[in-house]
Amino acid sequence: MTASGQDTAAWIAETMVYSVLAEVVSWPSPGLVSAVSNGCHADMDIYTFLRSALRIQPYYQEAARLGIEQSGGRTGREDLFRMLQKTGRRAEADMLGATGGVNTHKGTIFLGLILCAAAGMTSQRPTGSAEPQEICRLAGRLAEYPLRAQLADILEETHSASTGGRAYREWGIRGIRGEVIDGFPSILQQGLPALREALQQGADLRTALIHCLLSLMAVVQDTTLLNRNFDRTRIDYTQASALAALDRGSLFTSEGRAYIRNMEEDFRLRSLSPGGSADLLAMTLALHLWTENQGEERVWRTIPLYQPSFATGSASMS
Ligand SMILES: CC(C)(COP(=O)(O)OP(=O)(O)OC[C@H]1O[C@@H](n2cnc3c(N)ncnc32)[C@H](O[C@H]2O[C@H](COP(=O)(O)OP(=O)(O)OP(=O)(O)O)[C@@H](O)[C@H]2O)[C@@H]1O)[C@@H](O)C(=O)NCCC(=O)NCCS
Ligand SMILES: Nc1ncnc2[nH]cnc12
Repeated sequence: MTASGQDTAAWIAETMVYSVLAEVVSWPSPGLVSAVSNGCHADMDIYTFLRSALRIQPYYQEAARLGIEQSGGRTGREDLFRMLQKTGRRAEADMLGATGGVNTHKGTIFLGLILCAAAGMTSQRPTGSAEPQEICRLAGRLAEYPLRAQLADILEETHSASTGGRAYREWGIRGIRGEVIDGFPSILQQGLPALREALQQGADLRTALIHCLLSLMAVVQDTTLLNRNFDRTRIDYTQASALAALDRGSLFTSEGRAYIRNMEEDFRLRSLSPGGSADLLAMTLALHLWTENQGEERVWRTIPLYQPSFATGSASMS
């Protein structure tokens, strides 16, 4: 691989880990771990996530490198997915080693590896640029057939080792696999527009990320919510709560902020942790950073410096 290819793989991975870290530090995030709360989790805190995120960076770089090599015709798509699965299993084992056996980023690993590979594939195009839609479409095509086969296998099982597998067999809820097979509709139709609109209106990054999280929670079929109580109304309740927060102005109005504060306590008491939406928030930010400034000379190596609102003196959104 050329030096520029190695640089690009490193930048793709660095952006993904920055996005995974930005997700977990952001607050208020009902039910989730953040820099100021453990949400409804007794077995992990912000430091667990920091260790885990840094441990998986090399695997994101490996995935981006594999994508770059595939774009050069040296690997078939089916071979690429199989290699990514092996990378993912190694990353999961390393994550569990870093966290003492706690599942912090299983979904983040799965989604991040596929998207880093797709970003690598598009980065080698002559134009050097790609839209989020193109990266997500490629990622979906890369994983579609193996994931459809996994879902078919799950239907044949008498019992499923995972919550997501059980949700699919009992209710047809496809969870993380459906999100990938369909080309990340929650990100493209909800998360990314919400993030970019908030940033364009001058919101600081933390505010824009939480607004994006709520926009994702309102639509995502998040099977993480079923881990502690296999009751599908927990998904409906989470979606309705997020929608109500958005209807009250999200973080941009005092009513919306008060509602979100109540959500934090409510989700803690109900043990509702929307970990899947948190994963998709990190993926949304990575896609935004990989593809913003389209049309200008792409600078793959610079993460834009977001000025916190207090630094620029700009009033918070009213
Ligand atoms: C394809 C797999 C990843 C599927 O995994 P599996 O079948 O084992 O489990 P699922 O229950 O289907 O979901 C796995 C995680 O995916 C996240 N998730 C769930 N729904 C969605 C969704 N609609 N969109 C996106 N992501 C979704 C979620 O992960 C996050 O939550 C976890 C932390 O929350 P928490 O409540 O703490 O969970 P626990 O600790 O388990 O519960 P408690 O102990 O606290 O009560 C964390 O993982 C977040 O990331 C789901 O948990 C898998 O089969 C696979 O193939 N993996 C390896 C292969 C791989 O990585 N390949 C690379 C690319 S091919
Ligand atoms: N901030 C977070 N809290 C709990 N689970 C998560 N999974 C991914 N991000 C998370």
